[in-house]
Amino acid sequence: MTRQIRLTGFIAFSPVHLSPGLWAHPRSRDLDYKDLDHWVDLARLLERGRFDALIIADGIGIHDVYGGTADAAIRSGAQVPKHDPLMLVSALAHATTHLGFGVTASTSHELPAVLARRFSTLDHFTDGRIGWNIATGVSDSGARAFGREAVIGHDARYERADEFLDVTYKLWEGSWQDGAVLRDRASGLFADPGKVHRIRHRGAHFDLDTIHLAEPSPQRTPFLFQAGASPRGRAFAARHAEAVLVGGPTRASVASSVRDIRARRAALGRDPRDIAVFTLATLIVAPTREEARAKHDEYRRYSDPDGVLALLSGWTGIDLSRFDLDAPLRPGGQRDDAVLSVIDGFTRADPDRVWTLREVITHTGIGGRGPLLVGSPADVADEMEAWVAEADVDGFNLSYAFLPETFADVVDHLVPGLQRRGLYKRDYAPGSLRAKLTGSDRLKPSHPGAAFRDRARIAPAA
Ligand SMILES: Cc1cc2nc3c(=O)[nH]c(=O)nc-3n(C[C@H](O)[C@H](O)[C@H](O)COP(=O)(O)O)c2cc1C
Repeated sequence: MTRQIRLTGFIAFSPVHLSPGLWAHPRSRDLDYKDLDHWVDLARLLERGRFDALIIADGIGIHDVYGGTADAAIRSGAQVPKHDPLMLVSALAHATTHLGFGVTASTSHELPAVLARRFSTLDHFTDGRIGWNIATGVSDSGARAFGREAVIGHDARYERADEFLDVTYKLWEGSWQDGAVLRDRASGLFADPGKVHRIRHRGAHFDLDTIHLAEPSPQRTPFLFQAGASPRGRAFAARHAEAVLVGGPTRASVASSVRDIRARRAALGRDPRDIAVFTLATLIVAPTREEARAKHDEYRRYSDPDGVLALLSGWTGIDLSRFDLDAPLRPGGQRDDAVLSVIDGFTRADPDRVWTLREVITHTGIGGRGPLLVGSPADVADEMEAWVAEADVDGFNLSYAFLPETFADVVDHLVPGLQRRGLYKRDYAPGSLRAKLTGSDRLKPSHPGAAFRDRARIAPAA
């Protein structure tokens, strides 16, 4: 059978996600971000387009590296304001039947028992359609919101994340045995205390002695998304993730990340294909190539370079206001190593080309670091097929110029063409988000979280 392409929509609960300035376009509804109806309409649109999930980015902190202040971010609305994404889900679940939700939450600022209960609650309300996009970071500005001077070190963050995940697996998978909940009106027994177990955990980062407060939900552990890019991040993804979000400008650069993630999965003795990889992309599709190009030209006029620089500086931790926009970003130029890492993705992906910061701004200003595929439905479908073949991805995590037009164009113009090619589902598979993506509501036995169904693993003898 032809390999099916999967789609997720990638948004932020903010007037801007990855396309600063585009909210000013007259057709944009991004300024309605505070209105539930705006998000309900979007969720229904994505469901009509058979998207697997809506992924909601998040992070505590504002982008305040550019020019040493948050002014550029605040002026352009670049991911500030940013509201709480978990709050969106129950309303959107109520308005849809199949769409999954991947909500970002960071292991560096959450507490496992509190987070586990919130996700279990939403797994009930969504009937098993909740996913967790596991972030490990907070920015320095976010760390200061918690009374810390700076973000905890990179590898230490992942050590904390590994322990965080083990604790949440204990709560989700081990605390309530199957069959613990009786709801027996005749005997008046709600649950069997012999089948509800305390989690006793003593670790480097967390100490707990508690039961999981929420009743077991359809998936128990939410479907796990992750986006680690460093070697440590990919090791974490290979162990925990059921779907990985990657991003890069060219097929070659993404192909090498995907190869590495699948190889790490195989090295753990697990099937390298049972991890779904979604690559970031922005699609500008119109009935004809000319119309699509005209849209792209029109969109570009709204892009706000200061907002883009605020995002790029925030992500890299480097104040890009110090650099000449038109000087070449190449080894041997006047750049320091740190700056080279900003455009590492670009130079590695396209080693024969000399990039300037201005070109990086143009490239990332609409939809972020993924490719921008512009054209007729047939053009874009051809490109997507080439990406799947060359980069070995399972699907695309779609960014947007502005809401809802970019997604409406995909749903109305591209999806029918993909379906005619046999590359895209006409209907959802039944069941939970995990059942749709892996065939089973529960974590596979080979997943490390499944081991915590064993009682000896959740409350070791003192
Ligand atoms: C497509 C994509 C989406 C991401 N979304 C978020 C997010 O919403 N919140 C966040 O804090 N980090 C997000 N990240 C950053 C990753 O979680 C991760 O920190 C980053 O890729 C760097 O990798 P490393 O942590 O292994 O160094 C995202 C990364 C990618 C590629």
